[in-house]
Amino acid sequence: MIYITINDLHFSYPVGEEVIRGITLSFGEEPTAIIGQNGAGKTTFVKLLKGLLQPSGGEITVCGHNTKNTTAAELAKHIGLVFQNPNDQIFKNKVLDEIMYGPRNIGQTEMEARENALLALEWVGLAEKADANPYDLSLSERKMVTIASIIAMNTKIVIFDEPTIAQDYGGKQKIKSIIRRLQEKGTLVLTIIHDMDFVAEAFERVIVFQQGKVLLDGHKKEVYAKAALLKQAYLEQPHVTQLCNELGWNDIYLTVEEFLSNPSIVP
Ligand SMILES: Nc1ncnc2c1ncn2[C@@H]1O[C@H](COP(=O)(O)OP(=O)(O)OP(=O)(O)O)[C@@H](O)[C@H]1O
Repeated sequence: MIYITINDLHFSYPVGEEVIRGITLSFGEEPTAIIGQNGAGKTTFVKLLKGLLQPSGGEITVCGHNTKNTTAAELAKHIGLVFQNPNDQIFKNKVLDEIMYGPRNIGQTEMEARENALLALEWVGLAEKADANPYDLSLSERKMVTIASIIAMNTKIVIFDEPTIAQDYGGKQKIKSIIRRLQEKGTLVLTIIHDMDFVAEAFERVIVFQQGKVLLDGHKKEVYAKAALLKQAYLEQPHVTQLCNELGWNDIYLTVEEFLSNPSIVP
């Protein structure tokens, strides 16, 4: 099933050069990471998907809706965005109210919204904090609150902007399992991210943006094999892959688990 189609997308801010310069892509259910150096156009791209910006040229269709003829409020029923900084997203003074706000806004009844919010709180491991003030929580927990508020909306598409920032190992593992659960539910998960190790562990498809264009697009194994092109885009391979290169291995290994599966490694 295809959730998003993008045809020859162009975008310019009122001042400055074109930022998105002819992108054609489609997205099914495969968890997908969008990577690229600062200023490559990633945030602008997801704002276009969310209908927060309108294309200067080309078309975007999200769950059958052309973003040109659809309000951002209508698109919010299909596509949720977890902001990079939770402080930009949170505005209620009680966790449960914060998480119920999005679901209520897209038409869920009070009861549905409460049920979905409580379930989402369990997903993110904050079931005990429903009555807390979000600003009494740690930054990492506040990020989980913002993730829960998008999960509770039950949209077909969830976009994360830098989900692993301010997360320790435990937080990253939790986010990984949330991504997996969303995928199992048939949700398309897209992320903008600079953490290559996390991409290697949690995503399947990787798209590399460079100066508003798609430089690479494919399975993570294919994309991370292209060391020279990644370097050209000022990106690194995952650390394990770099180590394998240094060891002179020919195969591409992306994660510690894959590394340890190599028969030449004796634990
Ligand atoms: N509101 C704006 N007005 C004008 N130019 C902008 C605006 N927002 C972003 N830009 C410019 O658009 C280009 C792409 O920015 P964008 O934030 O989409 O890139 P990015 O890949 O998300 O970068 P980062 O990894 O730093 O978040 C940059 O040159 C940026 O300076």
